[in-house]
Amino acid sequence: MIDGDTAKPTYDLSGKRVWVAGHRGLVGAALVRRLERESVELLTVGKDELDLRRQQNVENWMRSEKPDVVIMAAAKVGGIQANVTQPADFIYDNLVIETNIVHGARLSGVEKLLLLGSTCIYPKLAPQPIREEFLLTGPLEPTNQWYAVAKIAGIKLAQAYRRQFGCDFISAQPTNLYGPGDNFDLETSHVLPALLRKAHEAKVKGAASVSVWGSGTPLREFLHVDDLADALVFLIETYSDEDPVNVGSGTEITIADLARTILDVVGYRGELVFDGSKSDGTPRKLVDMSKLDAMGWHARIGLKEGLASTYEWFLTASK
Ligand SMILES: NC(=O)C1=CN([C@@H]2O[C@H](COP(=O)(O)OP(=O)(O)OC[C@H]3O[C@@H](n4cnc5c(N)ncnc54)[C@H](OP(=O)(O)O)[C@@H]3O)[C@@H](O)[C@H]2O)C=CC1
Ligand SMILES: C[C@H]1O[C@H](OP(=O)(O)OP(=O)(O)OC[C@H]2O[C@@H](n3cnc4c(=O)[nH]c(N)nc43)[C@H](O)[C@@H]2O)[C@@H](O)[C@@H](O)C1=O
Repeated sequence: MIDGDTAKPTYDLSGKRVWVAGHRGLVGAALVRRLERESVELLTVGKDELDLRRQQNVENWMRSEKPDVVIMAAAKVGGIQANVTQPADFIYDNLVIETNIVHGARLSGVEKLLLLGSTCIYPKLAPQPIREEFLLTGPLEPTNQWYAVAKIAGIKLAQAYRRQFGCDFISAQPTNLYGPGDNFDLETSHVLPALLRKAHEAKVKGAASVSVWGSGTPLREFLHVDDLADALVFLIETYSDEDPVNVGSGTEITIADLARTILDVVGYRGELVFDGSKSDGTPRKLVDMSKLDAMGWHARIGLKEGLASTYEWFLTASK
């Protein structure tokens, strides 16, 4: 949602060739939905046709398709358990994908590039709410350090190409996301889709309880992916600087309260059982939204409303 007193557009998207890398993912699909409202020419290519870890193929594709704008929503992504069990994939895939696209963008003359980081780039015990300048001021959360290091490298790549070559490359740091098209695999997903699915299956089977990993005390901030897509289009049109920009909803919730809200949305009346053998991860990560607030953008979709529509989507998709 954009205020009346908003930052003025400095980049006009009309008529531009916009490549959404990772268009089948949670964020990529939301960007495609959002960009369908703009007069742009959308470019997409699946992993089956172009593996973004292959440098020469990426450069060739970008030179031949000549995108004006690139939004980097392609990455190796997963919840806490996937990050712990696949550290090599998380650091390697993300470093290589970012390097190939950022370098390819310079070679093919891309006008504007938006790289997506994550709030896990910030120190595990950063003061809250987390301001953008807290980057690299303390140790990372161990469960996702591999992914965070790759994401920090991506931010630095964008900054370096801006400084050395004058490329208009920017980066945004989204908080924990959810929405239609999320990953509902219980081993690799984030907490919100995992608990929606667990609650739904417990309801269908008449099970007595749902398992919640960890203590339930960690705090997380959740943003609906359609809000994120709107913020990203806003940033492309209005922001041109090397400093990263946080994108959050401004509200946080404990995992235990999230689980209770989900049970309510799903209509399941069983118990929550906390599994202390699973890691809590970072205790709290609420981002400071002063920067985007001052530019006039705010999230619109409340958690309860977003959970209800995501559950509807899940029910339809799993038929
Ligand atoms: N989800 C979240 O909570 C958060 C996400 N982010 C960031 O947002 C961005 C998008 O994440 P999200 O949409 O959730 O992730 P998804 O896993 O839903 O989507 C990732 C996309 O990247 C594509 N992809 C992965 N590897 C390759 C590859 N080697 N070659 C080509 N395509 C590839 C996938 O293709 P395919 O579908 O074919 O596998 C998929 O379309 C990422 O940069 C992520 O770090 C940041 C903060 C939170
Ligand atoms: C977006 C962000 O996402 C990840 O960081 P995370 O926020 O720690 O991830 P998460 O969503 O998996 O867990 C959040 C909390 O929830 C608890 N939890 C309870 N029950 C389940 C459960 O059933 N599944 C999962 N996955 N978590 C559960 C879990 O134990 C933890 O305390 C990284 O990928 C990181 O790199 C990143 O960028």
